[in-house]
Amino acid sequence: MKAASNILTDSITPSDPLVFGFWKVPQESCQEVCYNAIKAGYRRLDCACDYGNEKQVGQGIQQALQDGICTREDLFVTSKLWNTYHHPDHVPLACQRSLEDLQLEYLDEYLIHFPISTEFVDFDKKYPPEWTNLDGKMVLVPNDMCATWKAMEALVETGKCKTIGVCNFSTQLLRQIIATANIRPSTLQVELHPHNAQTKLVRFAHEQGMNVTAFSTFGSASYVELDMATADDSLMTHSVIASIAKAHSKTPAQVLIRWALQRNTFPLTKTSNTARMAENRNVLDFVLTGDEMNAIDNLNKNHRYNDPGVFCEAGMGTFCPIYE
Ligand SMILES: NC(=O)C1=CN([C@@H]2O[C@H](COP(=O)(O)OP(=O)(O)OC[C@H]3O[C@@H](n4cnc5c(N)ncnc54)[C@H](OP(=O)(O)O)[C@@H]3O)[C@@H](O)[C@H]2O)C=CC1
Ligand SMILES: O=C1CO[C@H](CO)[C@@H](O)[C@@H]1O
Repeated sequence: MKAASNILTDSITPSDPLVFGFWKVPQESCQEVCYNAIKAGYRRLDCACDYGNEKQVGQGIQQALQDGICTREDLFVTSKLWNTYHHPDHVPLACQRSLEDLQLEYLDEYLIHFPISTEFVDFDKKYPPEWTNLDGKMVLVPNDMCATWKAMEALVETGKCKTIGVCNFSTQLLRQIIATANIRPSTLQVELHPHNAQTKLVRFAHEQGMNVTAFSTFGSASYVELDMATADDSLMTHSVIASIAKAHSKTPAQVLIRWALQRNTFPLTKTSNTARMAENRNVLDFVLTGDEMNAIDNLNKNHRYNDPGVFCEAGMGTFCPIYE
């Protein structure tokens, strides 16, 4: 079995492991947020057609390239295949749409966004896609995920994507893909924070040689604004995190990012605030001790805020206010 690489010590490209995400970044400010994130030093950009702002991310990237802040090759741009496009015929169309919106020739990474296949909705009728069809209903369709994966592999073969991977997959689903893959998933992106540590899943992915990207690194923070969590759940004010932060003269946000790094995962964070972009990047000059890592590990309660079951049952159209 291939040993997991260590992102803190191994040479990775880009060498910076911090990922900037665009979910819930409003279209109006997204170009500027993207530009500021690149200017702040982020080279890994996490996008998705479902976020409804890939055109604006593309404009931000172009602005940064034109200003000479970085080159295209310095960037690692991720996009994601939405649930409505899992049929093998639709995979290249969805990828092409993201490429055009982002003004890119290729993606560094293309991920299956959820292992949930829903009824196809024509690009011309509703774009960006949502969880629901044109009638506002969530219609699940039978799908062979291995066939979807074959279509993902073709994107690598035609040069549209450098690497392919998955989000929100369980160990079992990963095993199914890996069993038939010609090109194995390079990345698993899942919800990871001290309240949802998913240690076995992370270990399995690492054992399989996959990179693991941690989304919602700050736990409930992103879900409070959607009324899906209360301030009581906050890791940002938790006494354990606060006291470790104080000991290192760091902020709780920096401790949470550092915990993710020391678990050998790529921390994915979002902020629209330029000062916080700098704060969230200032995490490479301190190390959490073994005892501190253990104390944070002990906060796990297997609480997943981004639980598809919740919104599938509720028939929710989308979590994302920018579509409303
Ligand atoms: N593959 C998938 O299914 C999913 C992927 N993702 C990806 O992960 C990214 C990040 O996840 P997300 O859930 O947004 O969560 P984060 O854990 O990054 O939390 C974002 C929230 O934290 C706030 N915040 C950011 N920095 C700080 C700071 N230093 N101090 C205090 N508050 C701060 C932000 O507010 P403000 O902007 O006001 O600073 C925002 O409310 C997404 O943008 C997306 O790219 C997310 C969910 C699912
Ligand atoms: O990535 C995302 C964040 O979570 C949301 C709810 O699951 C998704 O809709 C969105 O695409």
